[in-house]
Amino acid sequence: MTQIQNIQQLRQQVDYIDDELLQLLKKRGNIVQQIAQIKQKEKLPIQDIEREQQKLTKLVNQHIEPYSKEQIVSLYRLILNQSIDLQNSINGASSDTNSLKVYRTHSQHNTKVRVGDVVFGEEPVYIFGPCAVEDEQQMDTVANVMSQKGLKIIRGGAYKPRTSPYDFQGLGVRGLEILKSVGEKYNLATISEVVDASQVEVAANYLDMFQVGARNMQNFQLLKAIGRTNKPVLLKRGLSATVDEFLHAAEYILNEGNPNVVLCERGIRTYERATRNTLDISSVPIIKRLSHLPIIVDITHSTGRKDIMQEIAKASIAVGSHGLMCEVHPNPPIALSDKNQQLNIDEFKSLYDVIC
Ligand SMILES: O=C(O)C(=O)C[C@]1(C(=O)O)C=C[C@@H](O)C=C1
Repeated sequence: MTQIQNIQQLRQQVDYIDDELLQLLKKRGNIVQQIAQIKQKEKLPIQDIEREQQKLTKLVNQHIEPYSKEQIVSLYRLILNQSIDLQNSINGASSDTNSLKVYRTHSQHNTKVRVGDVVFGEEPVYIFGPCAVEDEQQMDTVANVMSQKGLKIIRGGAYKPRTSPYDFQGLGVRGLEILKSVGEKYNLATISEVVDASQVEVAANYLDMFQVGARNMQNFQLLKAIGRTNKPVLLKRGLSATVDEFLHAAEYILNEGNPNVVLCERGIRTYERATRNTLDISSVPIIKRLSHLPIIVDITHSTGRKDIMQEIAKASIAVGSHGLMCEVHPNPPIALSDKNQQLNIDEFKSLYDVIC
């Protein structure tokens, strides 16, 4: 027999074994699915780390030559991971990153999120309002001009995550009360940031939409708490978050059952100091390709500069943003936060006339 014939014979043996392995894997998969059904009924978690460790320890203690222990562990890790994906898929959950609920592959339709009279995901939605709620007069002035322009949603921070603990931290529930009352007076939906899971229940009574700020994009307890409500949420991209991390943060909310998520690109931290952050304008079309969720751009925080806001606003809409967020204050020089970047009323009006 020639060496080539020898290889052919050996390959026949390998093929035979592969067929057997495949049949055994199929059998294993069927049993694992039965386990998944019981776990679903009993509300048990799919992954059982203890069982996996026991199994791997037992396997590597067997006579496994010519394979090394490491090779067997990585082979079985693959089998166990596939097993978990299989169990997740029959239980409607997902650990496979190709089938995240935020992805287009999961939903054929573009998500639309209604908040009061506006719908994110259709015509651009414009969210204006001060950085922080400071008092009734300040909010009334801004809400009044906004409603004269026909706007339908106002922002205002009641809980302010500030870099320094000595800076204004927001009015808390009092701020939410003021926001709600101007919203009712001028028929504006309200959006404000929550910074901790414990605030969600109370804040829900005052707000039409939650905001999760950049610093809290990976506050997973907060994301889960909001996910357990049905209230719309604006999720801002973290200061140094990749697009993938941003979408995974949104997945936390969707995974708890709340589909009403709007994403917000607000610039990322780079070496560039000419702007407060670097607006990652490319993330808008990229995210629109990857995800069915609406996405808007925060033109205030991404630039931190009033002089380029009109151009940035136009550019954002041009790349397909579903809306803009921008801060307005009746008297920015005396604002308790973000005094350099909030528009005054005249600046707001000229921006509005250019973009809306
Ligand atoms: O034994 C279980 O509980 C299973 O779900 C099966 C299985 C496996 O494939 O062996 C899968 C996932 C678990 O993390 C542990 C083991």
